[in-house]
Amino acid sequence: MKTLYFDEIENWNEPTVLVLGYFDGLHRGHQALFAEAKKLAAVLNLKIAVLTFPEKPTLIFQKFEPDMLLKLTSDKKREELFAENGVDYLIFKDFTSCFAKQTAEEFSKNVLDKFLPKVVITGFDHKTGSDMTQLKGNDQYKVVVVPEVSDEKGKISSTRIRELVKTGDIASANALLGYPYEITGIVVHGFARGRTIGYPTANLAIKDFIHIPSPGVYTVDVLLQGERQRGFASIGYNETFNGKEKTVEIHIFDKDLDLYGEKLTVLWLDKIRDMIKFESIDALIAQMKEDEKKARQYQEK
Ligand SMILES: Cc1cc2nc3c(=O)[nH]c(=O)nc-3n(C[C@H](O)[C@H](O)[C@H](O)COP(=O)(O)O)c2cc1C
Ligand SMILES: Nc1ncnc2c1ncn2[C@@H]1O[C@H](COP(=O)(O)OP(=O)(O)O)[C@@H](O)[C@H]1O
Repeated sequence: MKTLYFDEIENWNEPTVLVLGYFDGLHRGHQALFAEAKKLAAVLNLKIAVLTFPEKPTLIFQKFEPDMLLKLTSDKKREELFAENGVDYLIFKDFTSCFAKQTAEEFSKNVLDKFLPKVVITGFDHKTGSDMTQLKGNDQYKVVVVPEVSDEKGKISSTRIRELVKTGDIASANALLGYPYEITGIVVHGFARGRTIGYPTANLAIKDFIHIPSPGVYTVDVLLQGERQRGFASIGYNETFNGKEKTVEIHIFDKDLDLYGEKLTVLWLDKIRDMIKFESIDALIAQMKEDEKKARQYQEK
């Protein structure tokens, strides 16, 4: 997959299946668009291009709140997911007022035509241009609108997944994503307490603008130097020790490691319980032993 920036592209000479959207999380609903793109690209012998934005378009329409930058994947993971979904060309365009002011027809002429699309694929609720209309086909391209993917609770959407992550229901979020929710961070120093209670924990500094699951104890897998290892994690204020700052900490089972400075990718699998302020450290350790049993037994569905 090649990543390109709209403003730097001069000549384009390959006909494409062009997919439009932001795709936060590239969940199972989004994956249906790419399945359709792959099918058509194979039959018509075309490359798949995606026209997307570095930030969510909502950013330019509302009063700014820092949370508006939070996403369901890091930028890097998002690119990996596009590649896994068969995209040949990932094209980024800054979503600006000027860009948003174009009508669907202007957008088609000024933007879409540039990529020689034979087919343009959008989701069922995609609205184009300042006139917010459903894109229409023309002499150059057909428009394929992919219907909504839903489960027993309704439409699979980034909004639903964000709510699940924010309330800690990671197993349900994963079911809608179609892959485990993932956060990458750098291992930094904490209070050096973990080793004294039998569970050293890698404390993560997270640079990505990503939703952090709600405080609690979770079963996780960790990607470390290419290998996937089981562990458990805590997100919260370590109230037993009167902690003041929220930490994200991971203990990897059956390993004695020196991880400071390493990049750790955590796959969040399931929530075990809420954080508790214990009366004693022994009570915390006893509870962690119970948590460990659950985390070891957990099998991904
Ligand atoms: C699986 C797991 C569960 C935890 N549960 C709690 C908890 O319920 N309450 C609490 O105060 N701290 C909890 N902790 C956090 C410990 O207090 C913390 O890991 C310990 O103080 C080590 O801190 P340090 O990394 O700064 O050395 C948990 C940690 C892990 C790994
Ligand atoms: N199995 C393990 N899982 C996670 N970290 C481990 C493990 N074994 C050793 N470590 C190391 O121990 C460190 C955590 O020890 P800890 O006493 O909790 O101190 P701190 O929280 O101050 O870093 C980790 O950052 C890592 O380098």
